[in-house]
Amino acid sequence: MHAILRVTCAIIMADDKILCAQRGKNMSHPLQWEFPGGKVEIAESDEACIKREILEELNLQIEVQDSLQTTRHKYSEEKEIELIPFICSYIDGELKLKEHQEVRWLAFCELQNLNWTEADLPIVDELVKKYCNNKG
Ligand SMILES: Nc1nc2c([nH]c(=O)n2[C@@H]2O[C@H](COP(=O)(O)OP(=O)(O)OP(=O)(O)O)[C@@H](O)[C@H]2O)c(=O)[nH]1
Repeated sequence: MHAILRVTCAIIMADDKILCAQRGKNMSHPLQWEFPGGKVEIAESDEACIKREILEELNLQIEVQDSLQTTRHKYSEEKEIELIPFICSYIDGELKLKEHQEVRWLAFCELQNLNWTEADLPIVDELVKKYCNNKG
């Protein structure tokens, strides 16, 4: 038996670009890319969680605009996560990397060029399908 971890993540938009974050060398899934966020704490709402995590990890204040379909991914017998994505806009703050190795601001059509954590792949595909209008 294992508990399913509830994890929020933020698709932070500014000027039609999305903030993509590379996990650190010493984190699980080292050097893979993710939408920043983290585990929901006891008695915390999903929205409060994503705002707290983004302030803690990146020193940014964000506003939640919308939510996307939650995805579930089983990494192993012991680790299964429910990933709750929010579309967010940047409000204020100077970007500071507290945990991540690197961030990149990418257009929707460029998202599939990164090596994403497995749980994020359905979210990336959904974003590209919806918002990348490149025909070529
Ligand atoms: N924040 C975030 N976490 C993700 C994403 N995709 C994904 O698989 N995860 C996983 O969800 C968990 C989020 O935990 P966390 O960010 O609060 O903490 P952590 O990396 O220190 O956790 P861990 O060391 O227990 O794996 C991690 O296991 C992380 O690998 C994502 O897009 N954003």
